[in-house]
Amino acid sequence: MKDTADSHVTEDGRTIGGTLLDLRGITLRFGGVEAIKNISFDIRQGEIRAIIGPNGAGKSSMLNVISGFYNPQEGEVWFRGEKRPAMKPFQVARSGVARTFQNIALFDGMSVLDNIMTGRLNDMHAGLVAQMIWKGKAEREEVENRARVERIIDFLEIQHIRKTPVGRLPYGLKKRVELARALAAEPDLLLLDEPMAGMNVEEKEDMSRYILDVNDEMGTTIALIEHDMGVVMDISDRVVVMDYGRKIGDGTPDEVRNNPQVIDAYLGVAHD
Ligand SMILES: Nc1ncnc2c1ncn2[C@@H]1O[C@H](COP(=O)(O)OP(=O)(O)OP(=O)(O)O)[C@@H](O)[C@H]1O
Repeated sequence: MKDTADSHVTEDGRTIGGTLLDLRGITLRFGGVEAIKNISFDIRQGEIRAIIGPNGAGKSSMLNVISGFYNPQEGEVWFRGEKRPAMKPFQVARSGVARTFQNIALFDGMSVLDNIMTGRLNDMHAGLVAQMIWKGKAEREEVENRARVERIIDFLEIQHIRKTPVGRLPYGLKKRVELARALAAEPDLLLLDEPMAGMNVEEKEDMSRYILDVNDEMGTTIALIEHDMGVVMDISDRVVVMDYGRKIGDGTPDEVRNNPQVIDAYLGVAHD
């Protein structure tokens, strides 16, 4: 595909399209605390977009605004070219946005397979009554759901643990199962809250590869919060930098790396 006004091809051959999500002038307050101060940025179709910043900068709050957990007091969220009304998280999920959490949120007593299946719940349309009246539709849905989940299990190479209760898995694998569950919803936009937190070097390398593969092979747009700068700079197309609720940088990894304000925020340089 050629570059057009709205899309371009990256060095590694992926196509980044037009704007998928546009955040305009977002302000979020918790009582007297302004967690997000008038921040605007966009996420383009097909890109990997990182949100970085020191502790308490407002990154998780921003992810929570995107996923509908918080509705901002000011500003607008535009998704697929339309202004999004205030929504509940399940409505945002149905619109094609899935997420993982900073602290793993899986059902420990359930198998890997069953945990991943819970990611499909948003897509089950046959209600209880319909299931009784029209068994065929419910069965077809079940078969499709299983097939989709099996594809994800293959993709993330977790066949060997599909029947294992999640509570028995090591940390790195739990994180991979959480990614699988989010992918089961077939999101257009996938939000990852610190996907490498608490991982060793090898686990981080694995997770980086899976994130890149999901983006490349499934065409999923990804926004992630991550503290490991090496990983962020390696896998992201563009990076937003937050500090004390404000946006202090936005651009390619190289642009952000050389931005004096960003360098100051990370090195803690005092200003007059
Ligand atoms: N539910 C809440 N109620 C009150 N204050 C909150 C709430 N959530 C976040 N905050 C405050 O908003 C600010 C931003 O927090 P947030 O968790 O978004 O930052 P962060 O950049 O994700 O930090 P970290 O990297 O430590 O996770 C902080 O001052 C925090 O104390």
